[in-house]
Amino acid sequence: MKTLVLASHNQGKLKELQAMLGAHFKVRSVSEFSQQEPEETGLSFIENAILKARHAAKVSGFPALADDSGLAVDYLQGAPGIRSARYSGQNNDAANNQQLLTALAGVPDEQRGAQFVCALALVQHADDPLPIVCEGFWQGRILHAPQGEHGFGYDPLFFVAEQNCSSAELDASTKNKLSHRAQAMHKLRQRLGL
Ligand SMILES: O=P(O)(O)OP(=O)(O)OP(=O)(O)OC[C@H]1O[C@@H](n2cnc3c(O)ncnc32)[C@H](O)[C@@H]1O
Ligand SMILES: [Mg+2]
Repeated sequence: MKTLVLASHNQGKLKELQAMLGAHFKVRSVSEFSQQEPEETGLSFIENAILKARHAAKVSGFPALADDSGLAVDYLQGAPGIRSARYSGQNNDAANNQQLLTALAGVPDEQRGAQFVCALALVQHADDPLPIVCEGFWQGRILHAPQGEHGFGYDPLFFVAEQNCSSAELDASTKNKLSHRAQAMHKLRQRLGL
């Protein structure tokens, strides 16, 4: 089985990616090779995913897959977007969720539309001139208070209409069929013929 390094330090994400890829690759985390995280200096999810993937391939010597993702809220013109992980100024889920609730205080449901966005980038080596990039999107709306204990990040505030609950109330296997990450992964598997 081919080794694939996952270029993420986020445990929630790593768990989901592992569940989606474990059947196809021997999956290892970049933290086995380096604790140093590259600066996410790109202007887009795609650029950030590529730079994380290149960094992981460089420190590991293996092909690497990165996920750059985030939450784009309509009322906030797409914020927090590529800054989702540090929206509150700290890399802390509870603080980020609180920051989002404050930004949307008094905003009615019909203006609380949002989408999760995911860009996956796969490189064969650090200088790969042709990274494979796949995107996925998940539509929802921002709740007025957190609900649910599963998942990570903004899941407790992300209401999924089809399921009539927040994404933190979905079990892992259901989230992994519906999410932005699942949809990007579906495209990646097609590109790879898996
Ligand atoms: O860069 P890596 O090391 O992968 O980990 P990270 O947490 O910094 O990841 P990102 O830079 O891609 O930032 C994405 C943020 O968007 C949020 N996010 C992404 N996917 C999510 C999901 O499935 N559920 C809830 N929140 C999510 C979450 O707050 C993440 O920290
Ligand atoms: Mg990050």
